[in-house]
Amino acid sequence: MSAVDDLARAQARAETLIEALPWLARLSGATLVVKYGGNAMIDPELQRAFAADMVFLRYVGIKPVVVHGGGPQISAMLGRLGIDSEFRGGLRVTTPEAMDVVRMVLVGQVGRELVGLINAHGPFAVGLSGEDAGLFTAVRRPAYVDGEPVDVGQVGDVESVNTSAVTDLIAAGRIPVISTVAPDADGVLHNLNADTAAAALAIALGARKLVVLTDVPGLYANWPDTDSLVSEITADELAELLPSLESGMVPKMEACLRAVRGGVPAAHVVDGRVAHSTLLEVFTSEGFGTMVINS
Ligand SMILES: Nc1ncnc2c1ncn2[C@@H]1O[C@H](COP(=O)(O)OP(=O)(O)O)[C@@H](O)[C@H]1O
Ligand SMILES: CC(=O)N[C@@H](CCC(=O)OP(=O)(O)O)C(=O)O
Repeated sequence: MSAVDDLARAQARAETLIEALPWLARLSGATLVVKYGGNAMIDPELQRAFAADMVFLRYVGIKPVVVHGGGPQISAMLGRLGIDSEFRGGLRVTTPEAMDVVRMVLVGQVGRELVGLINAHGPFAVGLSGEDAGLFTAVRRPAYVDGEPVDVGQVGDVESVNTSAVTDLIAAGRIPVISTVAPDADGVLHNLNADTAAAALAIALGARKLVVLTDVPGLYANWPDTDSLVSEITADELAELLPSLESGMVPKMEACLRAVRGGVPAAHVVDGRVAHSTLLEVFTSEGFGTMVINS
């Protein structure tokens, strides 16, 4: 390795760091809601990288709030227990028996693991579910299949958000890690799609961004044509595209639309299979994934 090569490398490293400066200036003090999808939690190394990113944000004065999914983890546990499970219109049909498993896996397993990974860096993460301090109140929602409403059991939309527990934690310098189950007005527990809950929380917190980590590079306008990756889309354009979308992308893109229409300046769908995808989205100038903005 020549001295000239060493110099060039050092220069490139410095450029990567300085590229973050305008973003640090713009986002310092801002709240970021990061939704970590179950499909993006594919290996322990990536999970550790995700946890490090949250702590990085926290140290540079940005306030991350994690909302996690766990669809594949719930399906695996339901399978082990011999309980049938199916999705309709992107939402899990949730019987009372399945609801017990959803809560057990999201709150007791996936949430705990994320809290542990973040806390490997210091005492930052505190886990909460939608049940804690009235964080979310659910209202039963149908799924839509071919435009028709279909009953999917104990599946909820977010009716109201009480952000006080989350804002208390943020004010104390903590990183809230939120599992998306919530009671309805009668205290009956509901299964919330995590994208939906993340959007509602981002709006209620007045977050600067919603970042959604999944297992594809972003939204494809013409799935599965890999040439159709969308780098930027307005809310109106997305509203037009929504009816043609399928499976998990429906609640995800509905959530991004809801977030930006609810006042969140931008919602991003990024590839959680890329290590440190959150940092790449937040601190680099090159577009990463799909950005939804209000028109
Ligand atoms: N138009 C589309 N663009 C991107 N992904 C799509 C599209 N339509 C369907 N998908 C599927 O949606 C999946 C992501 O949704 P989901 O499985 O619910 O992920 P997560 O666990 O991250 O919420 C992708 O892996 C992909 O298979
Ligand atoms: C109603 C509904 O479908 N709830 C989801 C909750 C978890 C989730 O949203 O997980 P991902 O983000 O990994 O998809 C489920 O039961 O799978």
